[in-house]
Amino acid sequence: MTIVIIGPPAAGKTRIGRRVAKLLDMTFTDTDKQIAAANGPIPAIFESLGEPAFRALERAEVVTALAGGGIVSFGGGAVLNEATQRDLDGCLVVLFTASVEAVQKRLGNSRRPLVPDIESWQRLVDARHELYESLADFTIDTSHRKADDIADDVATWITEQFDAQQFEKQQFEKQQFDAERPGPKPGQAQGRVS
Ligand SMILES: Nc1ncnc2c1ncn2[C@@H]1O[C@H](COP(=O)(O)OP(=O)(O)O)[C@@H](O)[C@H]1O
Ligand SMILES: O=C(O)C1=C[C@@H](OP(=O)(O)O)[C@@H](O)[C@H](O)C1
Ligand SMILES: [Mg+2]
Repeated sequence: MTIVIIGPPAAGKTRIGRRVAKLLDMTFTDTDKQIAAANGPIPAIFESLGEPAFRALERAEVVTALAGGGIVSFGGGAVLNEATQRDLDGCLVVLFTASVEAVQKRLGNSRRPLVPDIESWQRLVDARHELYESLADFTIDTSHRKADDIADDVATWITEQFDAQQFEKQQFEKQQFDAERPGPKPGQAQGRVS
């Protein structure tokens, strides 16, 4: 099962996602890091090729990352792609949110092409929050707690989902086994016929 972390820029997807993967001993892929490794820094891609070209590169990295499994952190806009939205049906999706106050402190000197200031971050969140929420299986607010504590909570939730899946699988296999076994079925009367 692939776990995908979505949410707005500076919500902590990259930093906390990496930590979650370490806690669970799973692989970690950040789609932005993959794009940058192959094509150079993201601001330069936006500048030289434009956003549509960046989104095409991003879609290709999403497909590769989802096929690889483990913990996958998306860039904030990756879920705008409709094929990606459909792909998330088969994944566990964790949404990271953050307050405008928390993000204001985090943005600092970091360069994000679509987020030159906090007002543009707020506009982006206003436009996307319904989409983010519609895709999420679990949502966590990263505004007020340490990254490591948030990672612990996310790892616990993922472990619970795995355990629940395992239990369902075992129940299903037991039902199959009972259905195929000759003789009285479980719950069926076993009285002697004279
Ligand atoms: N819970 C947190 N508390 C404080 N700072 C955080 C927290 N999570 C992330 N950060 C910081 O916020 C910035 C953005 O985090 P990042 O993981 O790059 O976010 P995203 O991938 O969602 O854009 C980084 O400087 C990161 O260290
Ligand atoms: O929200 C977006 O559209 C973007 C978010 C960025 O990633 P983070 O969400 O990791 O900052 C990066 O992919 C690019 O600048 C576009
Ligand atoms: Mg990131």
